[in-house]
Amino acid sequence: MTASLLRVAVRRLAHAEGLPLPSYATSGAAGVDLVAAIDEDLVIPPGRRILVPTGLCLALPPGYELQIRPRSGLAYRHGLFIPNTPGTIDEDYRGEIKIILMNGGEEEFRVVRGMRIAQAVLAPVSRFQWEEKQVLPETARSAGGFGSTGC
Ligand SMILES: O=c1ccn([C@H]2C[C@H](O)[C@@H](COP(=O)(O)OP(=O)(O)OP(=O)(O)O)O2)c(=O)[nH]1
Ligand SMILES: [Mg+2]
Repeated sequence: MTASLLRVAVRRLAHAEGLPLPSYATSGAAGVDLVAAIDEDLVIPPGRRILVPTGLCLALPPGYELQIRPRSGLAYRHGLFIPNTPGTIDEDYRGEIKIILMNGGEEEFRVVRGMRIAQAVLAPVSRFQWEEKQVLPETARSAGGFGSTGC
């Protein structure tokens, strides 16, 4: 059914040569797995973060963003997370996609070339314009929040 899929223009930078383009791991996967386009291993000490290049530049379809999300296996097994998740790749961004990886585990974590470090989900964007008012429509919740309905 690839004929019905949206097409995303991708440019592979030199350091991504030989690496696979991000792909869906299963037929129903929501995200494609992004791999580290590094020549030498990168080590993340506990509590530290690094920027991992993917070697990919994109042109997203109009009206879409790409969300960068962590992989649960890495989060569970190694405490690895992405502090800006979901990372936002703007439709008009043409630079290299990079992933902020943070080590929240107790051991150092080694990133090797080709490792699947994150996943990317294509999502439609709803843009809006402000309509400024003096009074807003009333609701039962009103200004209640932050646990106002109980635990
Ligand atoms: O995990 C990420 C998040 C963002 N970006 C790139 C694509 C995105 O379009 C651009 C800007 O991201 P964002 O708007 O989140 O960052 P900012 O701090 O607001 O930077 P800017 O002022 O450039 O918008 O950086 C990445 O490569 N990886
Ligand atoms: Mg921004």
